[in-house]
Amino acid sequence: MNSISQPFPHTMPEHVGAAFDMAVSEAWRFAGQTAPNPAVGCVLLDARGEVLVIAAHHKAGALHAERLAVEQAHALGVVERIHTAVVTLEPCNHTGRTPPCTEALLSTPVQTVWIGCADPNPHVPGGGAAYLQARGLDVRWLAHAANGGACLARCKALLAPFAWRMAHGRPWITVKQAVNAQGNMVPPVGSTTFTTRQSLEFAHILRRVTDGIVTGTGTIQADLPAFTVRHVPDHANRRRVLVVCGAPNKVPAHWQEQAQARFDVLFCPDCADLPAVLASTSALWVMVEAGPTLLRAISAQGLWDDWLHIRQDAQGCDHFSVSTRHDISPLSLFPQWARCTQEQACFPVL
Ligand SMILES: NC(=O)C1=CN([C@@H]2O[C@H](COP(=O)(O)OP(=O)(O)OC[C@H]3O[C@@H](n4cnc5c(N)ncnc54)[C@H](OP(=O)(O)O)[C@@H]3O)[C@@H](O)[C@H]2O)C=CC1
Ligand SMILES: Nc1c(N[C@@H]2O[C@H](COP(=O)(O)O)[C@@H](O)[C@H]2O)[nH]c(=O)[nH]c1=O
Repeated sequence: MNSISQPFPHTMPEHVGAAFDMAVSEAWRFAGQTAPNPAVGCVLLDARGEVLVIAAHHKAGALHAERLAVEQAHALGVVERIHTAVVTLEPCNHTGRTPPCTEALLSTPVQTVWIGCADPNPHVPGGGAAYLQARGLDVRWLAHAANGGACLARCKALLAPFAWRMAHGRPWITVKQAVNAQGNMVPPVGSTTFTTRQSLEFAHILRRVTDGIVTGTGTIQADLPAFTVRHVPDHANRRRVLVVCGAPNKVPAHWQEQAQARFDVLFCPDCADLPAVLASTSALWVMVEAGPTLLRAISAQGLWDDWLHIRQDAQGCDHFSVSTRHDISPLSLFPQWARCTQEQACFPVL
């Protein structure tokens, strides 16, 4: 990042900030579908700051956000008006499953490129920003903008699961734990849930944006859970990972057969091996839906990145709070969290 020379600090125009927000929101729609690639968004603007195209990377093997944006600009007949590109991640400068995004941008009259985060992937050459600057483009990093902090935080939150996987070799782990007014996690007999409809929808949104689920044999024996995304729209035709902590022989064969139709089911007899088992998958972000026994072990071993608590009060109202071990969390992209204090009831939406 530092190889780029530019005035420091500079100011980000308001319309660029708005474009970053659009790019993050568009990319976030595809979270849960892009692994092993990160979710990335791109917005193209004209010289007056008018939005021409909003695009995102949809899934691995599909066009990267910048290339899709340029294709859409062609389809809309607005290519000649492109002046500024706003991208949440440094444009790639290599040929992988698709050709370099730097070349896609250079095929247009774009003059300025605003970049959120540097590419944390150590396996690709990088250098996209320097390449564009060497070809005469005005390349600007959010990190160098005096007023870019909030936008940069959103870009980092979007990238967090991928960046974590690149740095630590395992997916980002979000634990979801619902507790009733008596401090009990176990639902009433005959039910698998006790939280409100809104909490249920949020749980399913979390299933949608993550790449897989971690559970324990105790939960499977008690609930025979489906772990599917219901109540909210799901991504079409994707296979997720389902890691079962515990002994394979404790899992009923009929449940396993049904689960294997939808998930890549992996067993992890001792959750201490969870990082290695998760590393063997392509997941960027997984959620833990397990009972008190496994959650105790996961907590004791620090095998989590953020922990979502849903606490139901005696009146049946659910209260959300999040503990995060890092300075950034993908959960911060749910718009309501920003206004949510520890003990305030709030309902995150996608
Ligand atoms: N309120 C909520 O948010 C949720 C509630 N639940 C509820 O929880 C209940 C089930 O909870 P529970 O019986 O505790 O089962 P768990 O889901 O916590 O699974 C426990 C199992 O995890 C396995 N395990 C793997 N590694 C470890 C380790 N290092 N330490 C301890 N266990 C390990 C063991 O399997 P093995 O014995 O095979 O070796 C253990 O029996 C159900 O009633 C379910 O409805 C479930 C999910 C969410
Ligand atoms: N009890 C409980 C939860 N429990 C989780 O949901 C699973 C059931 O999933 P499914 O079969 O797909 O409906 C169950 O086994 C457990 O993992 N979740 C919550 O948000 N709130 C709750 O009160």
